[in-house]
Amino acid sequence: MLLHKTTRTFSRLNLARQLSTSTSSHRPPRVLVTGSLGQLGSTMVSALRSRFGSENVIASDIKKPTVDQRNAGPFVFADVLNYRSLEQITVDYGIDWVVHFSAVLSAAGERNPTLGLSVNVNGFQNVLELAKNHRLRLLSPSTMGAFGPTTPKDATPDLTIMRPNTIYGISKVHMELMGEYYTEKYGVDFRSLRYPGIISADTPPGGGTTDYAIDIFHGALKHNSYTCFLKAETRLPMAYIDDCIRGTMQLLEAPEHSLSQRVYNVHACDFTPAELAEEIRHQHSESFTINYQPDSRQVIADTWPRTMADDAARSDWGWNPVIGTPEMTRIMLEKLRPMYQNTALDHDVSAAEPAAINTESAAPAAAVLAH
Ligand SMILES: NC(=O)C1=CN([C@@H]2O[C@H](COP(=O)(O)OP(=O)(O)OC[C@H]3O[C@@H](n4cnc5c(N)ncnc54)[C@H](O)[C@@H]3O)[C@@H](O)[C@H]2O)C=CC1
Ligand SMILES: CC(=O)[C@H](N)C(=O)O
Repeated sequence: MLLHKTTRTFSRLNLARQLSTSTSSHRPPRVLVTGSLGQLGSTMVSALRSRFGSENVIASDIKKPTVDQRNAGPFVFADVLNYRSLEQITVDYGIDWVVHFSAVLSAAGERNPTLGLSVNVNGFQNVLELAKNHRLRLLSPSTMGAFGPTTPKDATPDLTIMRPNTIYGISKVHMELMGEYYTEKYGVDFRSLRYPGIISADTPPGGGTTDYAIDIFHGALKHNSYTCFLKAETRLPMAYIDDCIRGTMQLLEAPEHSLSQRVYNVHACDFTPAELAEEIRHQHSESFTINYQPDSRQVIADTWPRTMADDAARSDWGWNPVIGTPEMTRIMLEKLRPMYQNTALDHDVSAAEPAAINTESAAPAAAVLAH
């Protein structure tokens, strides 16, 4: 009897979910992207706009967009800590789906735990309530940082020990569990991927432990040398942004019945700083040098997987990354080279100079050059 009642409740939830989060066949979904001016957000907005039309994708952040970003389509100020303003945007624009990219990343979260907790936990809670109250589909990425020091490091499975010891990791495990809870309890169509480190040339990284894998290209092109904040042998899972965004679109659009779980590992390639430096030597300059000055980010990286198993993502909704380390290196060098074309290679770099590239303040300077 109890079983029967439970089954009926879930059937009603499933029906309600399908009716509410699928949009009318006459029009594409209208999507709100939070944190759209971050490293991944602007590329995600472009992909969504190509697919659903510019007017159907509402970009948002608490930062000021560039003129190009503002002219590319609708942009609104949205602080994810303010539920009422999220609700107003949802009503005003008739939002169907939310892609929630606002977050404080691993290294930034350790520097400012209060901010990390607030944005990652309270901000997500607001978006989750929004999805529940307005019947929205919600995609919010998780991270390999949700794993911790006691997690198996190689071919880390989807379901395993998760005892992270960073604010970022703890808040992402909270996000995963709350998303699953709202799916079960309220029929929210919550979807998530545990990204590896994401590499892109178009937008600067936002304060993570994997940022070195972007900074190193700026160092190579500007100084022909780089001082890395991780040790030579630190292997981490990574993906080039095109694979990441294509996969995110695939999960976002996958029919709900194809999802056997709500949170999926995704893995594209993996390398150590020494291996990446070798690839840069091979493709860019044989005299490229790398030095190692591990800092607090090494402690974080040591708790993360070396590789992740992503079989469920591949079989459920077609995760299929195509860009490996050599191809990613080629693309990064090609995209960033024009930025440094007039910079003579400097083989006599003082120790302090390349170290500056490691700070998050160096990346925005590169982005300004890029615009
Ligand atoms: N970039 C990467 O390598 C990885 C990213 N992810 C996840 O992907 C998502 C996007 O990451 P990124 O673009 O790299 O992050 P990011 O740090 O570059 O961008 C985050 C954005 O959130 C915005 N934001 C901060 N506080 C906000 C608030 N109160 N209200 C609204 N917006 C706010 C920031 O202004 C920023 O534009 C995050 O959930 C992150 O955890 C997961 C694994 C790897
Ligand atoms: C892997 C991530 O989540 C991010 N790039 C970070 O290093 O914090």
